Amino acid sequence: MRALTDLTAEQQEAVANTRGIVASLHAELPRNGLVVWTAGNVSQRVPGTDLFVIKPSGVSYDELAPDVMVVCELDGTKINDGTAAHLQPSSDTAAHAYVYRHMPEVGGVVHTHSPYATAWAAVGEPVPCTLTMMADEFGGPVPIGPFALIGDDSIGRGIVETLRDSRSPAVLMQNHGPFTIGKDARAAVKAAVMVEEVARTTFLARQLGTPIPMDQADIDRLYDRYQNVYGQHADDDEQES
Ligand SMILES: O=C(CO)[C@@H](O)[C@H](O)COP(=O)(O)O
Repeated sequence: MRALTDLTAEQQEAVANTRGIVASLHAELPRNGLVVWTAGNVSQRVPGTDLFVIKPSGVSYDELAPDVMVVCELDGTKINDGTAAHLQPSSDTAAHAYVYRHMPEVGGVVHTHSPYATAWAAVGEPVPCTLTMMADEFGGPVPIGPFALIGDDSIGRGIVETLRDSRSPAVLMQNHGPFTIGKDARAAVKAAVMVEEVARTTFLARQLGTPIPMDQADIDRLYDRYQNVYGQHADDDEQES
């Protein structure tokens, strides 16, 4: 089994930084009302290595400090990372690992059971794109992934098959709940917050009437603006100086 001490000093520093990031992002899940008890997880690749960091399974969010974050190989096995031997990685580790192995552009993965997104997963219906915020963030509907049992590659396969050719960073795994991806864990947490928000507002709209479909050309324009123009761009400063 590989050990943390087998890594270079630079790689060990990257592991320590990633553990800090992943630990603090877990606090965003209860803070944003996305999880109850211990039901959700965040992971991130460790830059400059073929490892990722994920929370230990079934541990209270209050106890998720950097030093209990588990370090895993891309096949999902825990390395000798300095944590207690009994500290098992999240039960969704195989799904996260599968995504990292098959989507090299993905640097962070999140899973929650946030209530509105999970309700759409329970009925197996994609969230239709009827809000500008959805066009911005998801570039279309939030898709449904196949039903898959926890414990092997099935969930990961379903996530990858659904998201590989989609603009959406979120998939609602049927009868289970949302999994989100991003360039890093922060982006995947943002997608988890956003998917719950649009699942909730679309549900509310359905109580008032029939949400109005949007033209694909408008969805495309909104998506392009949000992805490429919205917000701050550090690169602009570099070009000006
Ligand atoms: O969906 C499931 C179990 O069905 C999991 O997401 C758990 O709810 C959280 O598990 P750990 O990450 O604590 O193992």
